[in-house]
Amino acid sequence: MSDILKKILATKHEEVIAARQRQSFVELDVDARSAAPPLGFARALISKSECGIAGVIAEAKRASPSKGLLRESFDAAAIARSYELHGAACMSVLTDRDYFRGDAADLKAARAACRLPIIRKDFIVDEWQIAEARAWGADAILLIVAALDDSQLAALESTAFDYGLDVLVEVHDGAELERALKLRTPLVGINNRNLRTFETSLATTLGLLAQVPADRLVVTESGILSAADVELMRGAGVNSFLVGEAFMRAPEPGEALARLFGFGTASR
Ligand SMILES: O=P(O)(O)OC[C@@H](O)[C@@H](O)c1c[nH]c2ccccc12
Repeated sequence: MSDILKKILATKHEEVIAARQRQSFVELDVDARSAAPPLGFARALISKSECGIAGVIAEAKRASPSKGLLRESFDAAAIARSYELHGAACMSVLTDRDYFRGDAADLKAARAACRLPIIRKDFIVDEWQIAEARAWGADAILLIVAALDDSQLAALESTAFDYGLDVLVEVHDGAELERALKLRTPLVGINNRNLRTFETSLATTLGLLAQVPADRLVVTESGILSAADVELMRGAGVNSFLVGEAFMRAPEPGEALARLFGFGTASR
């Protein structure tokens, strides 16, 4: 596996080792358990879907390994307010530094600026990062099936639930989806981007949909750029979306969201 994912995961293990030298787990755990109670991330998406409204997880990301810099002036608090004003269901904040130029401070600033449930978007390999997410005010975490074995997935999901966090489990193919369905979380993200090659195709979501049981909520992730993309997904019965680039390249990210999803004042 000589690819970018492997490289990122190696960095994550180093980050956790370094963080454990700066603070004790007992201390971090106290911070995590004394943070303001989590907001319902899954609930926010499910209730939109039940009303037949698109549930949008609007992402704040400065840069990515595949696209480089996406946004020059980046103010996580302003982006959070803009997303909330224009009808996002939830927010996603990249906290990875080395590959996405994210920061814990971005998540904290977004948390202070809006009432949207927030997911810590990072490459989780250790319970440490889950406790951190909660201590910083996150409401959910991402677990990437390609990055973890079955026992790690189950253990990290349990840790997240123990902190009151929701879990979005991310897959890219049928074998990963089968493994994801062994978890308890109702939120299944289908990433249209292959994390190893960066190739993006909306056919990924469409091809896996039939394999997802009715009690799970599919979130289509990555590469949603046009109203036609949204229509394609909604026509196939997908009501939940994770979108970054299309909003980050716009001067006013929330306005781009409202435009892409056809939100007027009535659907807010
Ligand atoms: O910017 P896009 O193409 O709209 O994609 C957003 C999101 O799906 C993408 O950032 C993402 C999906 N899974 C990830 C895992 C790690 C980092 C980033 C991601």
